[in-house]
Amino acid sequence: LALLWHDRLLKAVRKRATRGDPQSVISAIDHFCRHNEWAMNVGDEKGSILDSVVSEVNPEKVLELGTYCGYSTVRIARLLPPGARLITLEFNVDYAAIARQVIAWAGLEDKIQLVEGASEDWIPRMKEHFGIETFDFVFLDHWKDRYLPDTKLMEDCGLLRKGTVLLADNVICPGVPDYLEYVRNSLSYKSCYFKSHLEYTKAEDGLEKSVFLG
Ligand SMILES: C[C@H](C[C@H]1O[C@@H](n2cnc3c(N)ncnc32)[C@H](O)[C@@H]1O)NC(=O)c1cc(-c2ccc(F)cc2)cc(O)c1O
Ligand SMILES: [Mg+2]
Repeated sequence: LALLWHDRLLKAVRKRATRGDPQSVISAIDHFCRHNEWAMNVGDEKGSILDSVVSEVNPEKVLELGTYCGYSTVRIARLLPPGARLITLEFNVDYAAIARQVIAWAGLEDKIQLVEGASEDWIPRMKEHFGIETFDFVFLDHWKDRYLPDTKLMEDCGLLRKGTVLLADNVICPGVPDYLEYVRNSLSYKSCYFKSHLEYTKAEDGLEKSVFLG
């Protein structure tokens, strides 16, 4: 059933969005999720906070944990300067297949590398497999109990540099208490909270922005 639903999402994108126009893909997904069927995309409200942080950082090297249908992948990639690269990890093959088509419709394939696999398996391989030394910006939006272990793993793999910005979705709903406690109390991070709402609802949620201090 989930696959059928995602096919309907893709049809809505193809019907409403203009190929090669990322903004129209974003609007089509938001319209579908608000008026047809809710989905766990970061959404338009938190999405505009994501946009402002990405624009401020203007990153060359981006990592996204949890692609899902590719909505935030497109939101981020559309703002990247020429030559910048986004690597996004998704371990659910069905979601990855949907995301590839959403990314293609937006015309952003050449900025995005979608890797099918688990973050814990791929984070240690970023250097040797992708030639990435450090990331400038990381968007955390995968299983909420993976935010903290994967952040520690990125530290241990030397993938964070002085000034790297981590932006975490869902810090209130579903919530990531252990991650929040860590980034807010660690001397290695400067953290701040952007209050918002759970995508397409009135429930509170928010994004936590944490700058790695090295
Ligand atoms: C976790 C999901 C997002 C995706 O992440 C992939 N994934 C996972 N762990 C890994 C990994 N370790 N490596 C690679 N990919 C990985 C998965 O397959 C999903 O496609 N996101 C959520 O569950 C999520 C849930 C809600 C939500 C809020 C209120 C409710 F009542 C119900 C749901 C809101 C959100 O905004 C979310 O983001
Ligand atoms: Mg999320």
